[in-house]
Amino acid sequence: TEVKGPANFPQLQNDTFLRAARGEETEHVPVWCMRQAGRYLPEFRESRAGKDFFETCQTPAACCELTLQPLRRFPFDAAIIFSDILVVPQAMGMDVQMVAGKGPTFPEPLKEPEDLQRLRVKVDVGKELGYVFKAITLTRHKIEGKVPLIGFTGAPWTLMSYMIEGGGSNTHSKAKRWLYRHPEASHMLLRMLTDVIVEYLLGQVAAGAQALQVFESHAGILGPVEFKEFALPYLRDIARRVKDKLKEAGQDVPMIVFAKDGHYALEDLSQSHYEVVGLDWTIDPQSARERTGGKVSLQGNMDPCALYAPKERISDIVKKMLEGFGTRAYIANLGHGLYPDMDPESVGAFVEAVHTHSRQMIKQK
Ligand SMILES: Cc1c2[nH]c(c1CCC(=O)O)Cc1[nH]c(c(CCC(=O)O)c1C)Cc1[nH]c(c(CCC(=O)O)c1C)Cc1[nH]c(c(C)c1CCC(=O)O)C2
Repeated sequence: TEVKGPANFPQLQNDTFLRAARGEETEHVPVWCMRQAGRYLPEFRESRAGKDFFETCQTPAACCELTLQPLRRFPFDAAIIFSDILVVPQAMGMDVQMVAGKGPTFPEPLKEPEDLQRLRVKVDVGKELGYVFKAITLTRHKIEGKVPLIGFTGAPWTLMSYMIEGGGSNTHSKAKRWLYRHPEASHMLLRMLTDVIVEYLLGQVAAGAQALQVFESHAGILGPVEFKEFALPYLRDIARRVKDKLKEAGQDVPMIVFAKDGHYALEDLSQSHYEVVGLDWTIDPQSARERTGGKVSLQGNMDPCALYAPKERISDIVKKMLEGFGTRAYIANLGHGLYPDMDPESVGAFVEAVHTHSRQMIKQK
């Protein structure tokens, strides 16, 4: 079979997500869900059954199929490539396994600054992560222009915390110990990650990604002071460098920053060269608008657990959320990813409520 390259992609038919990211008028508020390709879908569980998680990530055809599955069920306005943030530490030379019932696990996490020597000095991103680029190119063709395809990465601090903790953690005390005890080694690691991430994101755009989301999932474990020193500068550096390079090539790809539980940093995040700031559910929509002063588009932020409510209730919650954010410069989403026990029908109700209510609100303007 013919393998198509990253050119001559099908014409985009639904650009509401991209227009909303740029703050332009739309006919309805665009909507997608974090983890929309996930275990809440029976067809996802069937495709993934008996297969190693990271092997699946390394198989472009499987990534493509998993990315497309939610689009067959729901009229989402964007797709996000199936992959994982932990492919970046793997590319830097670390072993990461997905252990059932436990989540991602590093058999040999970084313990002391000397361990940085175990990481590849110069990462050949095209070689180590070329499988992600192939998955993006294939998916962008197979999506047939229905909706834009989002690429993504973990942010430096979030990846650093995984590389030191070796997996999930409540306190993240091993990783935070580095910040307080080894600040210079911490900055060195964060810089190394930033360099790889910049190349990785540019590679994703070259492969066909039409927007980029940076996941700072562990922002909430830091306070404002530590965030300003160890997270924000790198988030800004990533956006600045990616945008400068894209500009040289005459390209313009909206970027989203999602700092989970980083409400204390909202003002700073809205002035960090990202077009869109993603929000978790702990921030009230109206105050998020006020605090970001119309500088950026906002994305979020319904509590994923609201999907456990009956359909009519979901519709009411969505309506309030839309009234809080307004319909302009807004992308509806959940405040974090979908959980495996969620009912696909509730996800459908969420998407429909966003489209129906927002169409009505926009017409009445
Ligand atoms: C922290 C993080 C990870 N991975 C990711 C983050 C950032 C977002 C967040 O804050 O949740 C990002 C991610 N991971 C996955 C996607 C795919 C795209 C999508 O959102 O649909 C995305 C965007 C697939 C996945 N990544 C994972 C799954 C589920 C496991 C599977 O399919 O076997 C999926 C669909 C595994 C994963 N990978 C990771 C965790 C914590 C887990 C869950 C482990 C568990 O619950 O057992 C690390």
